[in-house]
Amino acid sequence: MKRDILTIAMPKGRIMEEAMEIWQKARLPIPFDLEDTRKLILTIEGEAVEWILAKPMDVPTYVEYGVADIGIVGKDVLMETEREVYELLDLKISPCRLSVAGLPQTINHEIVPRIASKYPRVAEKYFREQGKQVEVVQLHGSVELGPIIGLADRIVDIVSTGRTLKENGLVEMETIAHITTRLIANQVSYRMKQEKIKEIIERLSEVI
Ligand SMILES: Nc1ncnc2c1ncn2[C@@H]1O[C@H](COP(=O)(O)OP(=O)(O)OP(=O)(O)O)[C@@H](O)[C@H]1O
Ligand SMILES: O=P(O)(O)OC[C@H]1O[C@H](OP(=O)(O)OP(=O)(O)O)[C@H](O)[C@@H]1O
Repeated sequence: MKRDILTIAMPKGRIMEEAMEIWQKARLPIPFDLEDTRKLILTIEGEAVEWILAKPMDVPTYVEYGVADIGIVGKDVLMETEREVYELLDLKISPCRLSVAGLPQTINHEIVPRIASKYPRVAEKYFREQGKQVEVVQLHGSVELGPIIGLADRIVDIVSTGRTLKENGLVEMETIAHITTRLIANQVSYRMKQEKIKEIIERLSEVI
C-alpha cells in the first residue's frame, strides 16, 4: 500500500466506460491518456491518485491484497471470488443478472447434469443450496456454446438484454441474482485512508 497515494483498480471493458461517466459527473479526476494506451498504471498530474487497469475477475484480488485501496467491480465477480473486501457502494451501473439457461424443452436424462459457467463457485453453491447434484465445467467465455455443442446440459451466465441467449436458441430458466457494479475497499485502506475514500463515496452518492 502506498501511503500518500490512493490506488484504484479499474476493470478494463464495459464497466470502465460507464464508471468514467459517473466519475466525471462526480467531478473525480480521470487519467488523460485513457483512450489510447497500453499502459496498465495511470497517474493523474497534480492528484495523489493512480489507476490500475485490471481484468474484472482480478479486481477483488488486488483490493484484498492491498495493492489497490479501492476498486470497481460487478457483484457477480464479488460472489465468485469471495474475497475479504468491504463493499461500500452500489454504483447501479452495468445492470444484468446471473441466470441458469439452456435449450428449451430438454428432458434431463443425466443423473448428474453438467453445468458450464465462468462462475463455477456461484453455480456449485446455487445448485447445492437447491439440493441438486451437478457437475460444473469452467469456461472462460462464449459459455452459451455449452448446450449447443453438447458440452453441458445448462449454463450459468450473465444475461442482460437476452440477445445472446435468443440468437443461440437458448432460454433463461432461473435467475440466481440481480447484478450491478460495486465500489469496494481494502479493509486496512478503509481505515488508513478514510478521509479520501469517504469523499469519493460522498461525491459518487450525489450522482448515482
Ligand atoms: N452483457 C452485459 N451487460 C451488462 N453488464 C454486463 C454484461 N456482461 C457483463 N456485465 C457486467 O460487467 C462486468 C464486466 O464485464 P466484461 O464483459 O467487461 O468483462 P469480462 O467478459 O468478465 O472480462 P474479460 O473478458 O476481460 O475477462 C461483469 O462482471 C458484469 O458485472
Ligand atoms: O444478454 P446479452 O445482452 O446478450 O448479454 C449477455 C452476454 O454478455 C456477456 O458476454 P461478453 O460480451 O462479455 O462475452 P464473453 O462471452 O466473452 O463473456 C455474457 O457472458 C453473455 O454472453
